[in-house]
Formats: sequence, C-alpha cells, structure tokens
Amino acid sequence: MANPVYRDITGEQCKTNSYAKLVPGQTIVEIPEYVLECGETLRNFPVAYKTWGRLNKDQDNAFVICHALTGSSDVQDWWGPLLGTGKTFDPSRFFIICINFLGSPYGSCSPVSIDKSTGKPYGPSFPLVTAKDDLGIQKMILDSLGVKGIACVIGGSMGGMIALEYSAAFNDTGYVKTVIALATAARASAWCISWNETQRQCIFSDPYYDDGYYYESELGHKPDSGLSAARMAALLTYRSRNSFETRFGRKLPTNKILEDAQQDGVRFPKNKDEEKWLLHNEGSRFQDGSRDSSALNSSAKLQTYFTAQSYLRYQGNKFIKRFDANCYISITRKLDTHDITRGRILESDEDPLPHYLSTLTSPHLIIGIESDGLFTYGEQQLLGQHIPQSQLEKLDSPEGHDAFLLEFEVIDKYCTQFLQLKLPEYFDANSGKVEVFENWSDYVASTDNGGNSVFGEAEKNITNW
Ligand SMILES: CC(=O)SCCNC(=O)CCNC(=O)[C@H](O)C(C)(C)COP(=O)(O)OP(=O)(O)OC[C@H]1O[C@@H](n2cnc3c(N)ncnc32)[C@H](O)[C@@H]1OP(=O)(O)O
Ligand SMILES: N[C@@H](CCO)C(=O)O
Repeated sequence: MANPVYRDITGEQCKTNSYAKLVPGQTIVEIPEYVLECGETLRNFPVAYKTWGRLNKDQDNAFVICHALTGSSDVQDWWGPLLGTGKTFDPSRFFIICINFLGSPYGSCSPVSIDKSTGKPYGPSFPLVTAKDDLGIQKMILDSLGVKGIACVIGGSMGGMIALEYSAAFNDTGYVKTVIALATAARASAWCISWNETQRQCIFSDPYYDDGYYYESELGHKPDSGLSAARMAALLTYRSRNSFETRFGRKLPTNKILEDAQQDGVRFPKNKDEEKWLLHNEGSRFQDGSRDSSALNSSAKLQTYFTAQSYLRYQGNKFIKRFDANCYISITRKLDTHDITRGRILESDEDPLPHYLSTLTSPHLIIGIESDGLFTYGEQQLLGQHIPQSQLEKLDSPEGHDAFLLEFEVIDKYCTQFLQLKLPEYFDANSGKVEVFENWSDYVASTDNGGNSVFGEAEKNITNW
C-alpha cells in the first residue's frame, strides 16, 4: 500500500501560530481526520515534526524521540549533546524523528491552533487528548514517511509515558525493537496528578484567565500571573530540596538582579504606610503600578527577598514568553489520564500493572533519578522489576527530576551502550542494516538555530550545528 501523503502547511501554520515559529526547521503537515480516545474527531489539523538522518533501505532504522511536557520537536534545543555522530542519536545511522505532541503550542494541534470548522482558535474547547492519541497520530506520520520499523523509541518524563505507549501498542509485533524510558511512569501517580491540579488552579485563579477565552477577551491580558505561578510550582517538583539549598541557600540577589527588577517597573515607597503595603504585596503581579517591588529590600532592615525567589520569578517570566495557558491545562490533563493498562486489561480488584508490564517483550532501558521526587526511583524500579527484558540504571544526580535534561554525559553513555548491545546489526557495517552516512548533515531538517536555544534553556554543551 502506498504511503499516505499529507499536505505541507508549515508556512500557513507559522502565520497563525506564533509558538510554532519558535521551532526552527520543523515541518508541519495537515492530517485529514483522527478519532480521539475521547470520541471526538479532529479534522484537517496540524502535526509538527523534525527529522535528522535518513531511512535505510529496509526502512527500519527510525529512532523516535518523544519530548517532555513543555518541549518541542527541536531535539537539538533540549537534548542537543545526545545528537551527533557516535552519540545516542546518531543521524549517520538512524533516521531520527521527534513529533510534537497534541496540546503543545509548538505546531501540532492544540488550543492555540485554528479550528478550521469555526475559523477561530480551539481555546478551551480543545478536546481532551491522551498519550494514546499521540501514539495513533505519530504512527500516521511515520507511515507517511515510509517507516517500517522503529529501532528505538525514547522519552523522558511525559515523553517516557508516550515511549511506553509505543511499547504497549506494538508489543510482540517487531515494529518497535527497543525502548528507552527515563524518569517516567507507566501511569500517572496521585502525586503527579495533584501537582498538575495545583498548577491548573494557579491558572484558573488568575482573573485574566476568563474561562480560557483570554485570547479574545476585552480585558486584553493573558493569565500570565497564573501561568507563571504554575511554572514556579512545577519547577519545585523538577528539582530537589538539596539542589535548591546548595544553589541558593539564604543568598541575597545581586545588584544586577535588583537593577533588572527596577527596570521592570518597581515603585519605591513614598511613606511608611506605603512601604508596609508594598512589602506585603512584594512579588504580586496585580500590585498597582508595579510588577515587582524587590528593590525595597535594598533599604529594608529585614531581608525578605532571596535568590531562590528571584530564580523562580525569573523562570516564571521566561516561561510565559514561550507557553500558552490553555495548552498547559491541556497537556497536564493529558498527563493525568496516562495509564498504559487502560483499555488493555480487564478491570479487576488486583493491581493490573505488574502483570501487564510482565507481558512487554521488547528490551527496555529504564533510567531513574535517585533524587526525583516527581517520578520517583521506586516507579522506575517497578518498571525494571516487571518488564522481562529490562535494564535499570540509576542517575545519582542531585538535580531531581530535571536531571534527565541536564546529565547528558551519563545518559549518553547508558543509551549508547544499551543500543550497541541490543541492536548490534545497526552498528555492524556488514549487516546491511546500516549505511553510515558521512554527509548525514545533508539530511537534517534544519541546522539553522545558530547553536542558540530558542527557549534559553539547557544551554550547557549544546551541539553547535
Ligand atoms: C520547547 C522547547 O524545546 S523548550 C527547550 C527545552 N526545554 C524543555 O524541553 C523542558 C524545559 N526546560 C527545563 O525544564 C529546564 O529549563 C532545563 C532542565 C532544560 C534547564 O533549565 P535552565 O532554566 O536552563 O537552567 P537553570 O535552572 O539553571 O536556570 C538558568 C537561568 O536562570 C537564571 N537564574 C539563575 N539563578 C537566578 C537567580 N537567583 N535569579 C534570577 N535568575 C536566575 C540564569 O541567569 C539562567 O537564565 P537564562 O535561562 O536566561 O540563561
Ligand atoms: N523540565 C521539563 C519537566 C517535565 O518533565 C519540562 O518542562 O518539560
């Protein structure tokens, strides 16, 4: 059967979705129709992806990378040091692809996309989407590109959830040869769900949220305060207590940070009463005429503004420039629904997960982080104990959950060793599976981000293309 051909709508989408423009060199195609797990049908909707390298003659050297909660298809932006000849994502031997998942603002269908049936953004009427939907849509993209087999599917955190969905959906078919899952879970925990709820409530409580119709609201503002607070709360779950203590302790912001805050519209108190009022509301975005009165502390006798706070506020501000509140709600709800046993095992009084995991047949590499308080090492052990052909590795990083985006060297080492062990044919020049493409960079969808992270994140050791 011929591969389906989808219309390239990259240019069109970049005109209507400003977030999609943040991702250099991705392709956006239009899928005619997909019936979601919730029963709704998406029609004529965009899906964004980026590729590196090319298919081998058997068309089975695909390396599928699933991004995390706020990531995009731009792997070189957030996992850049793992990409390159001799690295985990070796475009000289694999056809590497990362497909932006549903609900994310970076190009695939989400609340910021235009619903072609109304001509308006989906906004809060965007349907509930799940990791299973991502899997179904990603398979359509892979088919359209001629992929007949996946050498490896990898993902961290929410990306790991989708990688496990691949494992479950194609179990025993030979389509997915190996799986690498980092800092993830086979189902969202009560702890994860609760943090997501807290973050959504931050957004809901912003008066500018306007039931999700802020983009057309007469109030003329987005719920920046709520989204920023949500990111701050999330960040605390992405790092560890120890990393904050070591990094910030009770340190005070430098003059530079205070100067930046002043430029951001800080108001100085005119009298004693105003000083008390300003101090009380310090950090509130709704404070009249001021977004941040941190400069107060330069004269205050009692310090109330610490580096830990300036870090969180900085991160919150950075995030609202690159993310949309309705998308944040959509993707956290998606995360909550994740459970690989759903629809695959009969309801019973017993916990179905251990048994279900024991039926997965592909070799899995599970990488957990000891200091991860969000997707605990215990959850990785559960995967490692029950998936028959699995290898469990532990990162001793103090960085908490985000270590999967920070500890490039050790992750690259575990992954390359696993791939060479489990996929020897892709490393053997005589196997016919691999043609080492000397000029693989000709097959990079785009090399033009100048080595700069679009999002100002993960700057360390970014591969400069
Ligand atoms: C769509 C995409 O592709 S997004 C890009 C990839 N990102 C993802 O996929 C996930 C999102 N990213 C993350 O979760 C994280 O940002 C990570 C794990 C990748 C790295 O985090 P970073 O934010 O780069 O690192 P870190 O926590 O060290 O923060 C550094 C920033 O905080 C600033 N900062 C540090 N301390 C302070 C402080 N006390 N006060 C104010 N600012 C501070 C630094 O100046 C730096 O600013 P910059 O980002 O403008 O350079
Ligand atoms: N830092 C990651 C954490 C979620 O895994 C993100 O923002 O996507």
